[in-house]
Amino acid sequence: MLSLKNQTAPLLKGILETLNTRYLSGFGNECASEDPRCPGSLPEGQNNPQVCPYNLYAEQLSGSAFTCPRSTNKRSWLYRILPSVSHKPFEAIDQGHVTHNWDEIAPDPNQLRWKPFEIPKASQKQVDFVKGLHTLCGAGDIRSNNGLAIHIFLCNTSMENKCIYNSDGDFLIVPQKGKLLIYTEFGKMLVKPNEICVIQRGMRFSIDVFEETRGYILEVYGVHFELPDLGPIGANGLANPRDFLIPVAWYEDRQVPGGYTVINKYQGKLFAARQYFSPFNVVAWHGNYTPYKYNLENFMVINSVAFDHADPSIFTVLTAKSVRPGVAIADFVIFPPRWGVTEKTFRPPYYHRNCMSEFMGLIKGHYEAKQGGFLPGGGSLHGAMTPHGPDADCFERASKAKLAPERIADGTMAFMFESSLSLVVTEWGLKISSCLDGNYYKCWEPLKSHFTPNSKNPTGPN
Ligand SMILES: O=C(O)Cc1cc(O)ccc1O
Ligand SMILES: [Fe+2]
Repeated sequence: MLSLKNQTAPLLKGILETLNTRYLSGFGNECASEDPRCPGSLPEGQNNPQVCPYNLYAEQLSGSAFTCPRSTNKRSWLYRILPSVSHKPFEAIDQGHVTHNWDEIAPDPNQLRWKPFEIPKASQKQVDFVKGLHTLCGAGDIRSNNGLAIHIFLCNTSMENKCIYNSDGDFLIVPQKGKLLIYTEFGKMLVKPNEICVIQRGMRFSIDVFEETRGYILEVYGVHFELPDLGPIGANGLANPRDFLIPVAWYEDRQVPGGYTVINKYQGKLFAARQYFSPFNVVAWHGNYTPYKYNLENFMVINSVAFDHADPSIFTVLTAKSVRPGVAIADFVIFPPRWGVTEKTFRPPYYHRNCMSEFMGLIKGHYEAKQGGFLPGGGSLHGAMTPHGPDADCFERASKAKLAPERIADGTMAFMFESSLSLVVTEWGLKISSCLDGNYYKCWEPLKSHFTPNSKNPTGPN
């Protein structure tokens, strides 16, 4: 007779396999990985043997021009059961709320804030990651590989015999509610809120979710994310390269007689093609062009320990550079828990007008410049030169606070997608989502003049 332990073993094994997903490490490393079921599946000493080990097909995935300098050259070799080209023709499908049309609606220079974006209830409508993609804002030109889009995903169902790849750019995915089990051609990644992952251009992936799930996506066209230079900081700090994790090779040799759907975002439009096998059929791979994930808790925070508020660029996790030195298509910046120790300083973010566009999201907790109104799963956008800063409460409190060392942002994680492009909001963002907070401007209305024309002495804390 089977013991209970034996009966539950396969189930438990499945769960454990999911939770114990293994990884390689190191940002941009040259990696090699074989599914342990097929030892020796990577060809030795060459990329294109006449016949590959285990009779696999060799396929190169190029993430940069062949001729890019070595420092930016990116490609991987995939050894797979069938090549990606085995599929029926692509046909256009319903776009839903995915767009790259930045002229849908007139520009709006106001400070914009959104309440938490609503996740559809699974009991009412089953929505997977692709159906749940909504473009909130963006700018630039998809065809000339210059620009970005910010999407919100709102879903409750796993992608069933369906994967997607993006011909237009890289996806930096920030789950906010619910974990993502991401199947990729390179292996599996489990990405929980407070972790992020990057699925680079062309990589096929499929997402399993376990509850009503929400998150943010920063898509950059034509460039890849890099670690920011550290300058005088030195060789270590901020996001350290070793903390970026890369999946290990994992394949399934699964026939899908009913059809497997490959979705492609191509020049901003969605297309679907049918094939009859799982695309996660890569037995081994090597290269430096891979998906990766990163736990935001590993960010080594650097900040002022004397006086004044440093610019938030000190919190840059990843940057997608433009061709102009120091100017990003988009930066991914976080506001992690840390100590505030500055003396004689107004510690919260300063009042600000910026030539860059600042989109902010909140993974958990609250944001230091706004106690209310900016909630986890919501967002805000301060466009080019749009004034913003601490709300009136925050200003009053911080101007009077005793400046003892204090924990800032404990248990919270806000982030910013900052772009040199002037971001445009979509019709979904301004109207259809109905999450726009029409009262945002009111958080600054109570700000009053403290001007004392006859006395230079500032009124300090009591
Ligand atoms: O809240 C913001 O607008 C983001 C931000 C934070 C900060 O610490 C300094 C400048 C800035 O734009
Ligand atoms: Fe700002």
